[in-house]
Amino acid sequence: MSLRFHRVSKAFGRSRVLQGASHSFAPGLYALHGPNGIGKSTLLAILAGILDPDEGEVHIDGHSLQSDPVAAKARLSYVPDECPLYPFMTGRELLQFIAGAKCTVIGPEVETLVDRFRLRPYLDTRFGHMSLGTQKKTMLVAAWIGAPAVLLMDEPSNGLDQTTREVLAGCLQALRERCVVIMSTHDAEFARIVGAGVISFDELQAQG
Ligand SMILES: Nc1ncnc2c1ncn2[C@@H]1O[C@H](COP(=O)(O)OP(=O)(O)OP(=O)(O)O)[C@@H](O)[C@H]1O
Repeated sequence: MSLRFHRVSKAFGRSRVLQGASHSFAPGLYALHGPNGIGKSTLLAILAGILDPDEGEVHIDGHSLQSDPVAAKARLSYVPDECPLYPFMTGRELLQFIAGAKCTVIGPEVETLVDRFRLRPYLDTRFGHMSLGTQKKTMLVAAWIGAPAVLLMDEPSNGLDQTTREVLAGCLQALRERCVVIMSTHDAEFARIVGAGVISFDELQAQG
C-alpha cells in the first residue's frame, strides 16, 4: 500500500499550479493543507487520474498511473467534493455499478458502513433526489468498495452533520494500517479528530 509521485507539474495557461511536486506516502492518514486556490484539488485530481500532469509520474501501489492506468486505478478510490454524476441511479444501483466497475461485489464491510452512515433508508432513492449530505455519504461509502490501497478525498467533511463526521472519522481511523488516505480539507477540527498528519502543500513543492 503506497502512493508516490515524482516531479509532478501542472499549469493552466500561464498559471503554474504545481512545479515539480514529489512525495511518497506509506499507509496512514494525511490532511493536505494550504490556502484557497493553491492547488490542492488539482493535485488530488492528478493523483486520481482525472487530470493529466504536464510532467511527472504517479505510482499507485507500485503501478504507474501514466503507463499502467488500469492497474493503478483499480487500487484507488476518489471522493470528490461534489458529485453531479448519475442522478438517475438509486443509491443501491450506484454502489452496485461501482462494484461492477471494480470487478467486485458489495461485501460485508460496505454493508456495515451503509448502516453506520444511516444510508439504508435511502438506498432506493435516486441520487439526484437525495439531499447533498446523503449524496456525500453515498460517495463516501462507495469509496470503500474494492478495498482500495489509496483513498483520496476532497473536503470529505463538507456538508456532513456532527454525528456523521464522527462516524467518518472512526471509519477512516480503521484504515490507518492498510490504506494511504489523503484528504484535502480546511476543516482542522475534522483532521484533528481523524488523527491525520498535516502535509503542507508548500512542503510537497519543495521536495520536487
Ligand atoms: N480547469 C481549470 N482551468 C483553469 N484553471 C484552473 C482549473 N482548475 C483549477 N484551476 C486554477 O488552479 C488553481 C488551483 O486550484 P485548486 O482548485 O486546485 O485549488 P485548491 O487549493 O483546491 O483551492 P480551494 O482550497 O479553494 O479548494 C486556481 O487558481 C484555479 O483557479
